[in-house]
Amino acid sequence: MDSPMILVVIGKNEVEEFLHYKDLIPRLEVALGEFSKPDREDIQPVRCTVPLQRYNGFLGLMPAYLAHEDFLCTKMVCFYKRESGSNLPSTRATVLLIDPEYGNVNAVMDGDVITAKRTAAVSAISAKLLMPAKSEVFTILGSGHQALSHYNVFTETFSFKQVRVWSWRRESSERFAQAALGPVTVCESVEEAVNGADVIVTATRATEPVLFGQWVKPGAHVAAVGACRPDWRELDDVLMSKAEVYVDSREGAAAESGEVILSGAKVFAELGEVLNGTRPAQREKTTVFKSLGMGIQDAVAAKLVFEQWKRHH
Ligand SMILES: NC(=O)C1=CN([C@@H]2O[C@H](COP(=O)(O)OP(=O)(O)OC[C@H]3O[C@@H](n4cnc5c(N)ncnc54)[C@H](O)[C@@H]3O)[C@@H](O)[C@H]2O)C=CC1
Ligand SMILES: O=C([O-])C1=[NH+]CCC1
Repeated sequence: MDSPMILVVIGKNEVEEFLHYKDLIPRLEVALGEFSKPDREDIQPVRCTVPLQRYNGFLGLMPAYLAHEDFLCTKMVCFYKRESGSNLPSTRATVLLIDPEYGNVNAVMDGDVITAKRTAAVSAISAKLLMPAKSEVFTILGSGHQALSHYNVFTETFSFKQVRVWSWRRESSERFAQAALGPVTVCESVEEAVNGADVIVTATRATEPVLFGQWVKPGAHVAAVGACRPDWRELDDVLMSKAEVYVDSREGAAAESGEVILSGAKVFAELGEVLNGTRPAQREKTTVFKSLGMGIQDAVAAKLVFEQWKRHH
């Protein structure tokens, strides 16, 4: 017997319309906190990856079950090691909502907007907890999808005096600055872009370090979003050794973060532990938040989208 729901398809525009940072951020904070409790009930295995050698990429499977809310879904995300100048997408994602009792799929949802927004929202949570008290200069490395979602949520949530961007190609940085809702300074080099910056987001496709610790101001906060394989990295050993390292999931970082694995850096805390008050936010120190992405983050976002979709149909 099937569940009473019919299968719905929710495209990119609707996900965009229904997913707002003001709703997403508080729910992600709750979910991250729940995830970091020793007796957690939500279930999320470490991402299972299927190598796509011919295309230099991976299919990542990211199931999650939010036990309290009885909400089950899985994201399927392909991500690739592209040539720096390639116009092909770095990631492509779809989310399936599954009836936990009957086992059938209730909805198929665009996962690109969910991935862009939930990743940026979690970085904003890290900044809220860890950036210096008076943060004036915000730098983004990269000018792609994640760079834009990070720009949007960071400028919506905080007030910076200056926003800077650096990207592999100057034309992309210029396009990014033109598309942004406020003034953005385009920088010629990473060193120039991060000089004196209080908050730095790295959202590039780099697989070798692009951000070097010697350039980072003591006390700055870095949210490192790219480099999601054990042999990929955006940050060098100097930065990883001088910073206090926070992650979304310790288990995920130990399995997938090149920055953590190759530098041998110790993880100080999960963001959820800071939210729960079981580990401190060392705001006065240089901090790195290493983001890898979690199925529960996708589940929180997908649930919000589905709730809104049902209200509108
Ligand atoms: N932590 C997380 O939860 C997530 C991480 N990601 C990762 O974030 C990164 C960015 O993703 P998108 O913005 O969607 O990609 P995108 O393709 O839209 O943008 C990538 C940016 O990196 C730049 N770039 C390319 N090669 C580079 C190199 N060698 N050095 C420096 N910059 C380079 C490009 O010019 C572009 O500005 C990717 O590594 C992706 O896998 C994506 C989704 C979620
Ligand atoms: O969480 C996510 O969706 C991803 N992390 C790395 C690439 C895609």
